[in-house]
Amino acid sequence: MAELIIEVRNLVRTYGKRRALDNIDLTLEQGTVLGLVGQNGAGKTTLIKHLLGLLRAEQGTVRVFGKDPVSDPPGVLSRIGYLSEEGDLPLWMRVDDLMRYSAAFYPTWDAAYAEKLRREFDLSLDAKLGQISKGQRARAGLLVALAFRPDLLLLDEPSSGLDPVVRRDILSAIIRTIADEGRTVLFSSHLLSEVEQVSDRVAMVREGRLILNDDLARIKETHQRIDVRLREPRQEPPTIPGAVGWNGAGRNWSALWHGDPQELDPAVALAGGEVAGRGGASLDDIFVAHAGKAA
Ligand SMILES: Nc1ncnc2c1ncn2[C@@H]1O[C@H](COP(=O)(O)OP(=O)(O)OP(=O)(O)O)[C@@H](O)[C@H]1O
Repeated sequence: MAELIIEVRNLVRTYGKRRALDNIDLTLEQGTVLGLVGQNGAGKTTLIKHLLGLLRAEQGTVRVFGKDPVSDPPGVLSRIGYLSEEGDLPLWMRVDDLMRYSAAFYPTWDAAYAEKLRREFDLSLDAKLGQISKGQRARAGLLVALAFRPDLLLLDEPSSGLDPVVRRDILSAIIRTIADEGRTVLFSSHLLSEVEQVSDRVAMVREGRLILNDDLARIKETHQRIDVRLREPRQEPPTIPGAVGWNGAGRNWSALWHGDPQELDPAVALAGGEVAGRGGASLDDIFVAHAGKAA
């Protein structure tokens, strides 16, 4: 079995009366890309802060590379490339200062790779971080997170400051390359089409709880858009376990269905109908269905 890079067990975090993280169990194997998705305030950043040792677990345990990030920061942080949502870079530095400064921190800094990224990201050496655009700053932050070739890359909403071209062409390529090299990536995002393109696994968080955590392929296999034709017309949608988000009227209804594909036909037959059509669901559909259901 591949090494567990991240191992979070029963993690709880409260702010006042609110549970920002509610019994989170999450593991991530080496070489995997995990997309962490959830609405604003779902708890994504709070989880990432625990992985970085910036927050101590109130309950439960957090291990990264088998170590506790709070008690062993050097053992953990020296191997993590991190891009924060805020992109907190020293704004008074120029790009070349930032590269020299970061190189001094990391023994594994790859100067040739850093320079390649700088060109790809179209960053001038003499540009001042405080004077470039938000997107350019996000690229500079990404350069620093990548250039020492970390074993684990943590990206908190990496797309928020990046324009669509950089996102699609560069970020996706980088993430895939990193995983192909056997390194591990966890990135949070609310852009589900992007998560769908690059992730091996997807974890959905809603109000501090993990509502879905599985291989992307398995998620796609166990969620389908279905059209149902009933023998008798109905004013209310039929009751079929696992089906949510019903639309339709009379004899024709459609929904998103979650379950073992083999159980669909018998379940629809039991509800007095047949499956008239089925198709793949997008991660967006799946997220809305789960978030809505949980609400
Ligand atoms: N320092 C804090 N004090 C009080 N509440 C906090 C603090 N940090 C986070 N929270 C609350 O915890 C919950 C989770 O926040 P978190 O930032 O982890 O969400 P998120 O999923 O990263 O959201 P976003 O996509 O908006 O960044 C929210 O309700 C937030 O208001």
